[in-house]
Amino acid sequence: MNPIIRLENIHYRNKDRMILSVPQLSIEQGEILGIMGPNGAGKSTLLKTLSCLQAPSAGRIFYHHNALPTKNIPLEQRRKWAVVLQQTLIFDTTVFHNVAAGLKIRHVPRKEIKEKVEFWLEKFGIAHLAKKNAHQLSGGEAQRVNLARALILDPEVLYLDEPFSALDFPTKVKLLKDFKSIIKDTDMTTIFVSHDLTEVKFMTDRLAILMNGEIVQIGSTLDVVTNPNAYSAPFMNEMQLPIEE
Ligand SMILES: Nc1ncnc2c1ncn2[C@@H]1O[C@H](COP(=O)(O)OP(=O)(O)OP(=O)(O)O)[C@@H](O)[C@H]1O
Repeated sequence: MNPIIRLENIHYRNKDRMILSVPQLSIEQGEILGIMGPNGAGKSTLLKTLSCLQAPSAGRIFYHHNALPTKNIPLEQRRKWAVVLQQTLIFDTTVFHNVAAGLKIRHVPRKEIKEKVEFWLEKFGIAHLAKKNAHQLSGGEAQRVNLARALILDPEVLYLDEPFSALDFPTKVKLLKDFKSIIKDTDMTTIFVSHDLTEVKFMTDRLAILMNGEIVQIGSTLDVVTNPNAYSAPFMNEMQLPIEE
């Protein structure tokens, strides 16, 4: 086992309320870990803790076996991961320049930026949109730009917080298929918060179920979905219920 990230005795409190309590969590290099749970279970808090966007009240985070400082994470460290949220963060410029943004900040030479942007636009099937203003894109196209902008930075870890939830079903299916093959090609460690069981079954190797800030079950996605334990079963059953008229 070679964890890229390990949480040890992580707690996040707000006033007297315990929002997250994770005694131990290891994430293996190259795995795609899903995080599911009811509204308010602490999924986004866990993602923000893992990606160091939010400091825990207590506990330690190890990255490649090195303990990270809980505050003021060095820039070169933060640049090793990328975060993609449900809301697309699109700048009022062309698709090309949106995807190039992170490389420009890193002062990558222009020729290399051009090559990389063209490569990633092609990968995400949006090369034909390169010159279009990104504010004129559909939701699915904008999310492709968002993902391309994250992946072009070649992060070691990719954090996704419901990036597909605003998309209609056919758009989502197409993007999920493209995205999964891209992720598998790159062997990027990916942490994926989602409300959609179909999406999680398709995308993830391992699944953690979070309830009231605690991981109540974690295991291979197939195992958790087919053999939920006593804590996660009510939630999993609701997820699989057909919606009746
Ligand atoms: N900074 C904060 N201050 C106060 N309460 C917070 C803070 N961050 C999160 N919470 C609370 O902690 C709980 C967990 O929130 P979080 O957003 O992590 O849940 P979630 O599982 O991602 O929810 P959802 O599925 O609705 O997005 C919620 O009750 C939320 O209101």
